[in-house]
Amino acid sequence: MSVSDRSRSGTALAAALRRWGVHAPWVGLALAVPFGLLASSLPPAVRYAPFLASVLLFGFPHGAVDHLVPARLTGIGLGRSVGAVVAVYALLGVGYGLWWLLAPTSAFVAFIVITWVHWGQGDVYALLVLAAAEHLPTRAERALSLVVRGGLPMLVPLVGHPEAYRRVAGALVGLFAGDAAALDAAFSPAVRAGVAVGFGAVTLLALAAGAYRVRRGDAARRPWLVDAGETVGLWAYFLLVPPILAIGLYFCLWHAVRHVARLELLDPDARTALSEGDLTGTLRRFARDATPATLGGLLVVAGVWALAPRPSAGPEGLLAVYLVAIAVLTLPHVAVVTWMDARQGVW
Ligand SMILES: CC1=C(/C=C/C(C)=C/C=C/C(C)=C/C=C/C=C(C)/C=C/C=C(C)/C=C/C2=C(C)CCCC2(C)C)C(C)(C)CCC1
Ligand SMILES: [Fe+2]
Repeated sequence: MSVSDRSRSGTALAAALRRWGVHAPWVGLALAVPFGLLASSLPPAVRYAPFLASVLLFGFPHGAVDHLVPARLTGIGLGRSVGAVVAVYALLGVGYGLWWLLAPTSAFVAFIVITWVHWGQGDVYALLVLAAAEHLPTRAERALSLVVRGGLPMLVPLVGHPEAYRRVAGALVGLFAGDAAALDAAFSPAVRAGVAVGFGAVTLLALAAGAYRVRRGDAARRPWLVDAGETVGLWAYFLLVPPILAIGLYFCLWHAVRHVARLELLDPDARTALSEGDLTGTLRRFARDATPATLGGLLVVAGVWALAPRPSAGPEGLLAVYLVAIAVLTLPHVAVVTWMDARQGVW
């Protein structure tokens, strides 16, 4: 659904979108907080479980219908749609894969920046269409919101959990025999305090800009309250819950669920099913569409395992292989989503 269509969405559909795209992710993450507070005493199997589940549970499959997106958005034939997306994946995926092989430390930094932009753009769409926000009318306000929403999962864990962050960075870069020492400065107390203050100020600016729109009567209050509540809630969530657990759950239950909702809106049958309250039918359609490319994507994981000079077993090593494979898939996935944003009038 494009941004300009949102007011025309039927009420049953709008309610289903709010329930599954806005409220359900909230509930999922909130339930995790008590476990998160215990996480340092929980066995690693529990901390790593969400990433393991993400292979099947929304996370990995959320990108696996990208090849159908051009067909569904523009009506071009399936063959052209698949061909174009496979070409984008081959070009950007192979290019970025080579970057990891040759210069893993800067490739890691790029991964953080790409994820920042991508998870930010996902939430801007969700705010505009799923939560029907009216307080982000201009491109500048949407860009500010992107910076805040994407920065929450990428910057707040650095403030709250520098050691876990550093270990994950070291594991990813170490797969390619790279040296993560160049990143040491980022974990120093001074830099982390600067990030906390700087990003805190940007967060407040974004919330204040929205509040100003609401006060002037230009925008509805409720969606702004949802935005503010999510922003403050995610700050607390990423400060409290250790990052591997926190990001694993956020990936499956927040980013991926919202993107799947966005994709299902492009499929008229899934839209009808959703407005009739048939969530199982909607999910069954998604699973059918996503299965082939999910299996193809798993070959990319195997490829990273085979090509990385130093893959190591154990949960941290396996997570590193999985994350590098996800990184390689993410760049072309971002290209597809950025094209969707352009077609759907997000910017
Ligand atoms: C369509 C297609 C396909 C498929 C695809 C896919 C399957 C996709 C997917 C995609 C995806 C699946 C995406 C994802 C994304 C994700 C992300 C983007 C993530 C990120 C993360 C991060 C970055 C994190 C980190 C961390 C941690 C974990 C802890 C500590 C802290 C830190 C922050 C470091 C193929 C190739 C077959 C072919 C062509 C077409
Ligand atoms: Fe995504």
